[in-house]
Amino acid sequence: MSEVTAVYSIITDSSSLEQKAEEIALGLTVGSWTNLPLLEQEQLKNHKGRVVTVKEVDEEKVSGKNVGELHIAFPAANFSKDIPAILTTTFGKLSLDGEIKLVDLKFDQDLLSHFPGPRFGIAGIREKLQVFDRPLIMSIFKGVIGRDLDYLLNQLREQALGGVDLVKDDEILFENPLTPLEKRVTEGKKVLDQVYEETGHRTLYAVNLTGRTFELRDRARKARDLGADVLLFNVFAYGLDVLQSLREDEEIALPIMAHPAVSGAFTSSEKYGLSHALLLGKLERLAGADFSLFPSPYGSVALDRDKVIAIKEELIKKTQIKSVFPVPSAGIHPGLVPLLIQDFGKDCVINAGGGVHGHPQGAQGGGKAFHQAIELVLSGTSFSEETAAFELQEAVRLWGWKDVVAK
Ligand SMILES: CSCCC(=O)C(=O)COP(=O)(O)O
Ligand SMILES: [Mg+2]
Repeated sequence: MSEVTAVYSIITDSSSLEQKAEEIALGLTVGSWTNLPLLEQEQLKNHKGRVVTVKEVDEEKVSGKNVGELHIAFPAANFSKDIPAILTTTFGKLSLDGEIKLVDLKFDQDLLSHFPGPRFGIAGIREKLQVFDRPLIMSIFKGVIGRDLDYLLNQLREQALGGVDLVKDDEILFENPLTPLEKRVTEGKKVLDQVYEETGHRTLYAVNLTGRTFELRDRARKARDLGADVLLFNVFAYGLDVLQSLREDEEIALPIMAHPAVSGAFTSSEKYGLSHALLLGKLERLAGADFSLFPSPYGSVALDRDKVIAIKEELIKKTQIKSVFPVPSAGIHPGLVPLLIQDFGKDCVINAGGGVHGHPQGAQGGGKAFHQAIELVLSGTSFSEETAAFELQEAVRLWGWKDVVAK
């Protein structure tokens, strides 16, 4: 019998964790059990939640409360095979019921087969870019709100000339009369083709797909028809199932880059919400993101390193579903490359806005400095004035260089 197993961390007034777990297992499935006549028990047994394990996490109870980790299995017979149904079953009403956090959802093979995963994944994106042996570099448009198309296109050209592999819209750029999506895609493509002719370097552009939910499909199809490379998507402002629908649409069929905007509202508490690894890792992967952005442990919006590593593991671990590019982001500059490569290896996208545009030689210098930093680190060379090229030296003068500390 197929089932999903939910893992919760809980702090409860209940005197018994076992009893609390049983209440959850029944409350979110058949309601009651021991008082049911045997005939009804027989009829409902395939729908009853099952307590798998109960672990007391903290021997010293927090101010008289019980602290634990509960594993509860929910029969797949109870829900349709989609993320909204699974989340509502395992954590619907329960998410409102005190100090409880959904840490993980364990899917069996049968359930997994209902989810598409990324259309391209790491291998497919590398194939598109023909870059196989290093982390990808992405930069972000900055300060383009209220600016006209020429301003945006000039910024795109500067970023591409710096040699970045991808440029993405900022997530806060929505439909607007100055730089509408159609113009960004068509005119942006001309700029990137021109840079390719001049330099031989191909840069892809991730355009922000925005608007009302029911408009997204047509807008995404139009973006594809106009030649868009990648869609940026604010998944958590819409919902994971919207991401999945975009991923599954054969007339869109573009790589999707999932932005973490709004996700902090669901993940940041230690006691409530969902874990980072589940939301930004496992569920984004199942729903079909090709790239997952999240804060790195090192930049301006930092996340604990163990949480970041847990997200990464969910995105890249070997399963029947394609792997997703981890994109550590926010306040990234070239001097952080040693730490990012230590944490992520080659299979990541190093993503920077201010760390590209703020370079003394502008976005071109910023892109080049990232390339030089990656080359230096992958060749095992230490940073010094002798080993680093000019743009990297300039970046390091401004932002510093963080060497990996031997453990
Ligand atoms: C929290 S991940 C978001 C990355 C992003 O969209 C961004 O604008 C980062 O910009 P920065 O100048 O901090 O590189
Ligand atoms: Mg941004």
